[in-house]
This record gives sequence, C-alpha cells and structure tokens, in this order.
Amino acid sequence: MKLAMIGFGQAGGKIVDKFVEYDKRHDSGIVRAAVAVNTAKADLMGLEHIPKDQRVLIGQSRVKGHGVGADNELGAEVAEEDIDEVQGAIDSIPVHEIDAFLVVAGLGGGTGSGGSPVLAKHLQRIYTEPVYGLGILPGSDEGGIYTLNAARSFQTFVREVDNLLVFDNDAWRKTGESVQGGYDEINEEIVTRFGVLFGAGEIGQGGEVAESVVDSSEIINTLAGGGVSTVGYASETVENDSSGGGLLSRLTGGDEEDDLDTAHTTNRITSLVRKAALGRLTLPCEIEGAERALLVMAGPPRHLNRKGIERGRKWIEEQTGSMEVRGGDYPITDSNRVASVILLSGVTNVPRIKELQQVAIEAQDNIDDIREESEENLENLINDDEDELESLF
Ligand SMILES: Nc1nc2c(ncn2[C@@H]2O[C@H](COP(=O)(O)OP(=O)(O)OP(=O)(O)O)[C@@H](O)[C@H]2O)c(=O)[nH]1
Repeated sequence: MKLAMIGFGQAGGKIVDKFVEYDKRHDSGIVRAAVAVNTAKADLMGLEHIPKDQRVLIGQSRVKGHGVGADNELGAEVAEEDIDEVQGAIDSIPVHEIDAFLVVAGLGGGTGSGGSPVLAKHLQRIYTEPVYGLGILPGSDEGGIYTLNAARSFQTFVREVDNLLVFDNDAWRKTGESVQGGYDEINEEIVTRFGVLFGAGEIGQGGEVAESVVDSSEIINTLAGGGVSTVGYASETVENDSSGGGLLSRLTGGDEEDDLDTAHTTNRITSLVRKAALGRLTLPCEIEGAERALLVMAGPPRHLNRKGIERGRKWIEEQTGSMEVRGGDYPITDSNRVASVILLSGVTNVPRIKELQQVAIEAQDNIDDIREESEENLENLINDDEDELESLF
C-alpha cells in the first residue's frame, strides 16, 4: 500500500522519519511521500530522512519557531492559519500514485495534538483518497494536561479521519530507561508493526502462494467504516532456504518430509496468530467485538501456507465474533522471519480510552470550577450540567 505520510509535531515527525528509514532498509515501497509539520524549528532540524524541502515550519508569526508548549488549542489555531503552507508541501506529492494519506501525531502535546485533526479535515475536503490517522497516546505519568490534550484531540481526530490507528505509549513504556532511549525502541516497534501491515501487497507478488496475497484494497476495506483500530504482532526466526525444500527432503525427495513440513508450517502460523491477537496490541483492548479484522502472514513463501492462514483467520472470526475477517500472505523471499500481523478495526471495548476520557472530563471540570470560582460566578457553577468533553473545534 502506497502512502503519503505526514508527521505533525515532534512525535509525528520522528515516527514518519523512521518509516522513511524502514522503507529504504526493506525496500517496502510504502512511503510514496513524507512531510513533517511543526511549530518548533529545532524538531524539524533534528529529522534525518525526510527531505528538507518537505519540512514545514508553521506558526512562525505566533511562536517564532519555539513550539506551542502543549497548548493544543493554539496548535489547532496555528494549523488553520498556516494550512496553505502545509498544502504547499502536499502539492508536490503525486497524489494519483498513493492509496491513502496517513497523518501521524502524538496526541498529548500541543502541535500534533491540535494540528493533526485540522490537517485531516483539510485533506478530506480536497482529496478523494482515504485519510487515516496514527495517534500516539501519552504515558499516564506524563501529567494531567497531556491526558486532557490527548482525550480532546482523540475525539476530534477520530471524527475527521477514515480510521484512527492508535498506539498507546502507556502500554509500551519500560521502566528505568531514559525517555529518549525508550522512545527510540517504541518507535521501532511502531514502524515494524505498521510497516509489515502496509507493506503487504507492495512486493513479493508471485511464487507459490500468489493467489492469496493481501492487496491494498483489503487493508482499505478493513479500515473502511471508521472508528478506532489496533494492531497485534508476533514473529519467529526461521531458517530460510529459498531453494525450496529442506536438505533432507531434497536428498530423499520424500513426500513424508514435505507433509511434516506442511504440518509444522501450519502449526507455526496458528500459534503466531494467537500470540499476535492475545499479546500486547498497539492499543490494548478486548478483541471481542472488533467489527473487522485483517490477518497478514509475512515471511519467506516456503514458510507460509494457505491452510495455516485459513485456520488463523477462522480463529480470529471466532474470537472477535466478526463476520468480516480477511486474511492473506505477504511473501518476502529474502527474510528469515515469519510474522503475523493482525489489524483489528472498529474496536469498542478499550479501557484506556474510557479512562482517558473520564480523567479528562474531571480535569476539564476542575479547570472550569477554578475559573468559575475565581470569577465568583456561582450561578454558572450550579447550572453546569454538561458532563461532556469539549471538541477542539
Ligand atoms: N511513541 C513516541 N511518542 C512520543 C515521542 N515523542 C513524544 N511522544 C509523545 O507525544 C506526545 C506529544 O509530544 P510532542 O510530539 O513532542 O509534542 P508536539 O506535538 O511537538 O507539541 P509541542 O511540543 O507542545 O509543540 C508526548 O506527550 C509523548 O506521549 C516519540 O518519539 N515516540
């Protein structure tokens, strides 16, 4: 699947930068264009792989290249004011060659949190290609303002995109690591998961399992219908003898060996599917109730088979209760890993989102209370029965 990726804010820029690097390393063909947008000049200068002329500094007249300091309302305002400058960079993208846009941002800060929904709305108005979001939730130890920002941005962003893929830093942080070192590892996890998912259908056409290769329309159909998505991943190292058939099997030419191979391959696929679905998801949640799902089995063709994928697909159907579970393979001839990636789309039972919104509503009420008290406007306080989180715009 060919994407135009736009990283908004520091986290967004760094993650897209890593996608570009991943794309070069694996020749996966997913990043057709990459743009970084930020209010902080230093963040843009720190990027390594996104071309310099595709880095857009916005809000210069307001914040003079210093960032918006976790003020996401200001982030949204600045994005609206300078949307033409962002569009200038997008104009250089050959949009007829892409399958979709992917807007990436950390939702806890100011620039990406406020700006990414504004950009998604703008892209939806202009282009017919789907616009997806990849939203990063803050760690719960980052503090109240990050939670409030993330909750408000989340509910605005999810409304403006065709599907919001979510990664929760809180579920992935490791204790005892520097924040930066921790993010480098986390970003690698993000890029691997989404890289394999979006890479499906781009290369490796042909070979013995060609008829069940995943293509981009299957990813698009799984994401269609909107809502929130999460991704599971599991992988295992395998011996890759691309000549096809193990040594013994070639020496004996034995069918028995082939049967054993097939059973082994099928079992490995089945267990990787379970591990991916039941292990740590990018956004932890109950998989039961997911509206749609897509299983991608990636790896050397010799280690993929239809039977395993079909079994895995059926198992996901049973676990999610969804009637819309797609599955296929992504043959990568020169790889020594077999990986299972599961996209669960339209998930509803997500404790972290509920918690985020609850904390944010309380924080918002507190802020309102403090404001109202300071204004001695008791009447408003008594009549304040709106227990709702305000949208960003
Ligand atoms: N996974 C990941 N998350 C990050 C990274 N950097 C920051 N974050 C998260 O993203 C949130 C937003 O931070 P930034 O992206 O730095 O903020 P910004 O959008 O640039 O906005 P301002 O700095 O307020 O102008 C943070 O609260 C973190 O949770 C990163 O490299 N990887």
